[in-house]
Amino acid sequence: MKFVDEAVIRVEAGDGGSGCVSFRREKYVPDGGPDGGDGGDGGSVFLQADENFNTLIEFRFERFHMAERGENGRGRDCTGHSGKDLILRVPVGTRAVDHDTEEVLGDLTTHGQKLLVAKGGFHGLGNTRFKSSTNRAPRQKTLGTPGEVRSLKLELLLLADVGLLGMPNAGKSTFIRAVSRATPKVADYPFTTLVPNLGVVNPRPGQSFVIADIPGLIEGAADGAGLGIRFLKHLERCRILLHIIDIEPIDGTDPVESARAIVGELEKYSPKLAGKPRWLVFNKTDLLLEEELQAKVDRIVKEMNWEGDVYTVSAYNRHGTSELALKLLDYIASLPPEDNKVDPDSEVEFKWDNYHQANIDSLNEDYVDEDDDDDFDDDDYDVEVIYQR
Ligand SMILES: Nc1nc2c(ncn2[C@@H]2O[C@H](COP(=O)(O)OP(=O)(O)OP(=O)(O)O)[C@@H](O)[C@H]2O)c(=O)[nH]1
Ligand SMILES: [Mg+2]
Repeated sequence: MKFVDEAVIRVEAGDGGSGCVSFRREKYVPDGGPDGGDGGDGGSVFLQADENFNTLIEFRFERFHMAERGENGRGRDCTGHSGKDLILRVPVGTRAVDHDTEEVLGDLTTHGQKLLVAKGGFHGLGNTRFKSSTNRAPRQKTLGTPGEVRSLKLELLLLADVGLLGMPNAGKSTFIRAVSRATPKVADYPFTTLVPNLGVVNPRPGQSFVIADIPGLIEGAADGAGLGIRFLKHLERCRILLHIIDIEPIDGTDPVESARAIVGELEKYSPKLAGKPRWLVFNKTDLLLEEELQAKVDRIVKEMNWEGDVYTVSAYNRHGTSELALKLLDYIASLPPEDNKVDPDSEVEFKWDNYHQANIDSLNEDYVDEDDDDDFDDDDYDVEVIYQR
């Protein structure tokens, strides 16, 4: 199936149902009081993470998602039904962003996690609510408030522990083939990999981690060169990055230059990502003699002013790869457990939260300031009046 990691959809919560103006009409009951019921609340739209999904492709085909509106109130004190909520199932790892304001509404990182993305409208009040000792036949009601409408960008960020980074042709896909059972395409031309691949690495029985292979980066990627840097977002949740460097590029380019270019692009994309733990991995060591190899590695490390970990492997011959996988496993195990849970206190502000509140406040004001004149002129009031027989 095609891998789609971005989709823009429109979500519309249901409007609140309006209140009703009605009076009790019954034989032998003269002047029955008001009995108009309230409307029902509009349904909200939620996203829910579901591990049975692994792409956002469905949202490319179906872009409009609407929750049910609340039913209007009815006579005989009948309250309208609330609209049903709409729950959209998305892959684990999905991030919801408001497309217009770029505000991140939340990350769905565990199966079953739910996120409110559009809040349903508040119900209108029926005329029963406006009854008071001085106004016994109120003809007011309020309309339900509109449900929230939002243009929503869904981004799928892969959940992997280790992310591979490097120029096209550096051997990233060969590396993931060597350490896991993933079988991404490998070829001797740049941009063989067009979508991210995940592999599960099992260096010791019962212990594993996930590794992500993304398309190669080139200089200027931040400005759109090659496949751009949009795949870097998949590395945001990795705990460590492996920068794979081709030690003997076939086109004769200097590995130092290309390694610097990659770091430059990484920094341009996000300083946070650039600050993640990163190890250098020199690949294709089989192309050099042992003495040559050490001298070349030393020179590159020195020219890059690199002080972190350095490894040498031959992904093709699987030399050094399982040792590196073990090191990665131990490193990941030594890190404190990651808190992926969304902080419940960091509540997302909904655009129309204030709107809903303002409406409720104004209702209360109306209620208190109610004029006690029974036979008022309808036109004086900014409310819709329905006469029911
Ligand atoms: N000699 C040698 N060749 C290798 C080694 N690892 C990868 N290659 C070759 O390098 C070429 C590119 O390998 P890929 O794994 O496709 O490289 P990639 O980094 O995934 O490239 P993109 O997907 O284009 O970004 C292929 O022809 C591989 O056979 C190695 O350790 N030694
Ligand atoms: Mg590849």
